[in-house]
Formats: sequence, structure tokens, C-alpha cells
Amino acid sequence: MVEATAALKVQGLAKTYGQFHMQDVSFELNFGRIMGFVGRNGAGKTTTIKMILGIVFPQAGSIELFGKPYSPDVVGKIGVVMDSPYYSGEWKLTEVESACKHVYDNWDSAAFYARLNEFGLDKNKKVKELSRGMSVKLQIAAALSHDAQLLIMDEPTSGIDPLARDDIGEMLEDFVSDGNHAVFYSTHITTDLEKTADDITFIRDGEILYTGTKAELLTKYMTVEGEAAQVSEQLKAQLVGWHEHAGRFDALIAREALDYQQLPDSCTSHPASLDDIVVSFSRATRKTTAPTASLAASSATPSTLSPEK
Ligand SMILES: Nc1ncnc2c1ncn2[C@@H]1O[C@H](COP(=O)(O)OP(=O)(O)OP(=O)(O)O)[C@@H](O)[C@H]1O
Repeated sequence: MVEATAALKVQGLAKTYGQFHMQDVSFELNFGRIMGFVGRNGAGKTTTIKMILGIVFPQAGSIELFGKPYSPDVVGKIGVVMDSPYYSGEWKLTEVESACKHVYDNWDSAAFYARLNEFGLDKNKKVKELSRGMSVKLQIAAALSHDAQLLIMDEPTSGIDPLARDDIGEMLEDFVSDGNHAVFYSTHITTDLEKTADDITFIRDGEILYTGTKAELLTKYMTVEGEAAQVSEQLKAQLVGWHEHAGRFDALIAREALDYQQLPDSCTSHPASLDDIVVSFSRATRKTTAPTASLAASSATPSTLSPEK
């Protein structure tokens, strides 16, 4: 049965840390969906995740989990994977299991040990003896063993080898496939999102540039590359994230703005990857560009990234 409410609804979050200003961070994640949260270092991903988990308090805005404001009784319905696990380094994985059993009402010991086996984790090892990748796998095993409906993960796949990342991607797809579960995770590995994400939320300098379906985002932009000297000012004005090296350039252009007649002979264009989009928009920093369109705080509809230089 598909749930009527959103798994996660974030509206108008704001927070200032010194020079960093998060403002109007809004997005909505529905059940049955995997949302990737992207943006360069320091963009505000972890801060947003900590706000969702009630670890950091926003100065403005609201967060709803399963259609309600955060309350302690939703804890069991959320599986969390953070940069470093909350478990003591001295604990063996069997002791992690004992601790989780006391925290979660719906804890499933058999499911946990089955995941450890699947991930090749020795239950007699201590948490402090695990590599970064193993530690993430341990957290994922725990997150998937207490009947969580929503997984929230901060860079779960960094430090994980490509084969294991593929396995995790498939696990996430299985997790949401019944339409009653959802996944929200930040990552710098956009190729993982090309495979597994349904939705993308892109944050830059504390502001949401895009939130909506991955498919829509990928159809919006083309990558153009060629000899920099041949590009007219008129064409340059349409490009996003101009990057020049050794006489050649690459940049994004909105598909609807692409006029093949205007392209110099040396230029080629191809559909932009998620990586192209994130890199180009991250290059086009707020300081050097006109403001971009951002998601209206009250709207859950996909926002658009507007072309800028
Ligand atoms: N507790 C804090 N005190 C002061 N500044 C903070 C604090 N936490 C985060 N910041 C600042 O907020 C900004 C956003 O940090 P955040 O960790 O959310 O970025 P991020 O997108 O997760 O980056 P990364 O990809 O590197 O993990 C940064 O400028 C960071 O220095």
C-alpha cells in the first residue's frame, strides 16, 4: 500500500554559521523514492541532515517526518548512517547487536547477522578494528534491521569499493521497491546516483538550486566543449560554469537554449551527466553569477536551474 503522506518534508530551513548562510532549504521526499543530496564540500549537506535528525536546530523552517513534526516515537522508523558510527569502538559487533536490541522495538537479530554475513563482517571484530568501508556496512546492516521506513545517510558510499557500492545501490532499490520506504542520502559519487536515485536535491552555498526528478534534471542540460577562442560572446552568455584549459573550454547549456547554428565548428555537444551538472553549477559560484531560481519554500514541485555564466 502506498502511503499518502511524504516520508520527509523540509521547508524553509535557515541557519548561519559565521560566513555560511543556509536559507530557504526546502524539498520533499515521497515513499518509494531514493533521493540523492549533492553539492560541493561545505554546501550544507551534513548540516541539513543533522537538522532532519534533530541534532542541529534550524533558526527558521520546519521538518516533517511521516507527515508529523519530529518526535521521539519516529526514531525507530528512521535508519541512520553517518560519517562515524555512534557505537563504542571497544564493542564487538555482537555487542552492537545487543545494544540495538534495547534501542529498537522492531529489532531483528537474524536480519542483522544475515547482513553482516552478506557484507563479510566478522561479528567478533571490534568496531575500532573496522575499516571506513566496513564501518559504513555495519551501520547499513543495523539501519536495515529495525524495520526502518526511511533511511537517512550522510555519504554512505565514500570509502566503499565499486562492487560493494553496486550492492548497496541494489539493496536501496529493493528497500524502496514496495512503495512504503524511502531513502535520502548525500554523496559526492554522482555515478552512484545515475544508477540508483529517482530524485536529486542539489544544494550550493546553503541554497537549493534544484530539487525534483533525476530524469528531468538530466534532460535539461547539454555539455558543450571545443576551442575557447571560437566562442562568441552571445553563446558564452548562455553557458553555465565556463571552464577553460589549454585553449579548450567546456560548459553546460540549457537544452532549450542550444542553437546548433550558433555552435562553432570546433564545438561538440552531448547530454550532460549528473557530474557535469554538479561541477558546472558549483563552478558558477554565487559571487560571480546572477541569482539562480530556487525552490519556493511552499512548493514541492521540481525547481529549475536557470542558465548562468
Ligand atoms: N558546528 C559548526 N560550527 C560552525 N560552523 C559549522 C558547524 N557545522 C558546519 N559548519 C559550517 O557550515 C558549512 C556547511 O557545512 P556542512 O558540513 O553542512 O557541509 P557539507 O555539504 O556536508 O560538506 P562536505 O561535503 O564537506 O561534508 C561549512 O562552512 C561548515 O564549516
